Amino acid sequence: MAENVSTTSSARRETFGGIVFRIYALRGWMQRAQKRLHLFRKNDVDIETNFREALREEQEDDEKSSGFMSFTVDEHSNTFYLWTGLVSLVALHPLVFTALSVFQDVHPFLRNTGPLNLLLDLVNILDLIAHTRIEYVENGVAVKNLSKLMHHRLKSTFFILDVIAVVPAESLHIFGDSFFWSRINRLTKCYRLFDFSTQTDTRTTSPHAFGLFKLIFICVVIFHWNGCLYFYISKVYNYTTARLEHWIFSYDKIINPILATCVTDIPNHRDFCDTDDLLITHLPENEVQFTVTDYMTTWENKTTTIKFANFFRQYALSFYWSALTLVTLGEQPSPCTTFQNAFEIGDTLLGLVIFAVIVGDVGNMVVAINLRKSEFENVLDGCKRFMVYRKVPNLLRKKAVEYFAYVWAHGGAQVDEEEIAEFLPPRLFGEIAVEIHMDTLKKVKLFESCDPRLLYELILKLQLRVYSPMDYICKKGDVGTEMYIVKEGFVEVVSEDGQTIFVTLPAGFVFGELSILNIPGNKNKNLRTASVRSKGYSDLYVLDKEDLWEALHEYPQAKDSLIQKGIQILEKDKMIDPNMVDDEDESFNGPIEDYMEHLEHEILKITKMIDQAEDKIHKSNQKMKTRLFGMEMDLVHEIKELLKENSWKRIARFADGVTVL
Ligand SMILES: Nc1ncnc2c1ncn2[C@@H]1O[C@@H]2COP(=O)(O)O[C@H]2[C@H]1O
Repeated sequence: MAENVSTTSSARRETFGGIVFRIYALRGWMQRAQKRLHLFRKNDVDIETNFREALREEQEDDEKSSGFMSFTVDEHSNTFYLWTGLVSLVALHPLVFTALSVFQDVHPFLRNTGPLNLLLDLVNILDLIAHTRIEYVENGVAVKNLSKLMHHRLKSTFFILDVIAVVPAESLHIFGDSFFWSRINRLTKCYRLFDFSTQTDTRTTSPHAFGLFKLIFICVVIFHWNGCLYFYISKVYNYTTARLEHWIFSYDKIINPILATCVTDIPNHRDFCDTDDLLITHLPENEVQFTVTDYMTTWENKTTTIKFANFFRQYALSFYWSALTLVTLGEQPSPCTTFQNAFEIGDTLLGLVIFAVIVGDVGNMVVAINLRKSEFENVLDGCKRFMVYRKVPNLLRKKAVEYFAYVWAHGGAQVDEEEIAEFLPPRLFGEIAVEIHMDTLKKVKLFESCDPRLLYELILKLQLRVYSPMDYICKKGDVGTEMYIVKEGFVEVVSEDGQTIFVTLPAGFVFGELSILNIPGNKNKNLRTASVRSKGYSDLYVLDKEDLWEALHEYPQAKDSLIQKGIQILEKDKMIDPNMVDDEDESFNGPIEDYMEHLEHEILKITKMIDQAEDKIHKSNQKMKTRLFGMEMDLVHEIKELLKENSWKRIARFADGVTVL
């Protein structure tokens, strides 16, 4: 209950929605209170059990609410989009017919289609209900709780518009029989047309065409209402007595077409059809009456009139007047009263704004449609000028121009992928990239059993490159720095002179991997084993060696499996030498940080070895010194002995021996 009270207080806004919400919340609270009272009044007075039962009932209520009536609506779903389209059509009805009701001749039609109005009202009611179930996002999470959804809607201004639109004004006879006043409230539903437009804008693949359609639609609606208003004013000024030169509507301004029923061009009687009114206007005044009478007699019973309904003539002229006035293009009869003058001024001002908007909008659209194309053409022009300036041979110039044409035709230049990647959050862009490239990557044999996460990492690093016919992608003996996946087209693996084609690789195949995988025993080490060229135009995904190794660093198992596959390919071509010793330093791949770490490790190893060597030298020095000292001591002892004996001959022999030593 406390929760309900707090939500009620939050809804305490002096809006219509606030009041309705309070009634709704109070009703819910009353129902729950009644349920509890009922339980307490039962024979069993075990309060705890009653509470448990009450709680269980509430839970059951929640469970019940997972039934049909508990539906919620996802605003972005296709179903809701279609529903919005239907409601928009319904909203068009008052938009067209309330204004049209100023024409008397439309009234019988409006009366006859009365039952249709009930159907339209039903759609509006359903839309009102559906909107109380629209999911919304709160703190990043979609809210589906029914009472929250209801509360959310009640707080919205659009709820008031929905309610106004379903007020049955004609049934309440508030405005008598007037169609205009009894259905004008339905116009509040026009906001759904904007909803539909916004949703279509995000869905359509031709936003410019849709933008143009929207602009035309808005103009037509404004012309329609302005035309109807013009006719209403004409009614006030009694258009039945109006003449051609009057500002208001008159039938003289839109006469029914009169057609000749006889052959009008008789060769022997050329003057027969010469009824040019210019001739009459240039005649002297005294001859006009005579000439007119003459023509009338000539044409009597020789014409037929196509009759248009009065409503059609009234509406057509009013709409025409409205369009001409609003776009300030028409030469209209001058207004003759102050009110007509004021209306015309207002219309002209409105027309100026509309005209400015149309010109601006259409201009923007044309610029937007051609923006990419003109940017692309600028680059192409620049390239052509550059080639002329650098005196590039004609054949090469032709090739470059053809490349541009191919890239444009394939849509490659029509979108800036880097710009999109910068704009989108990395994860979302990653998901899109996975969606686009995963199929191609899955087809690649080399990655067949790879960890999907590794594929994901690789996809983010792929770059698309287009090659022209007979362009070399890599040459035999080059140092390999990247590998390629054929996305579209064919590539040929050829001999060094390009004369022998070893194999032609179609879409989904990988090449250039052997020289970047650092396969142990690879006779070619990191050099390309063959030349590869594009057969026609081909689109290739390029994966940089460093990027591949950076990704493989995290997936050692995938790395081993890739190397094993590489070994198998090389073994087939007898390009593996098992006795070959790899230069470890050269084979190091991966990011520079890892390489630094590796170097540090190596330095430590070397320092340790030097320390050990120093230690050894020191120890052997010690040994040597000890031995020398021992020998010296032996020598001194022997000399002493000899001196004692005074045997000079032996001393002399001993000295000779020491010298020899
Ligand atoms: N016989 C072959 N069959 C298929 N592809 C080959 C053949 N020989 C070389 N290649 C590919 O051509 C590429 C040339 O560069 P790499 O040596 O890096 O990797 C090589 C292989 O991907």
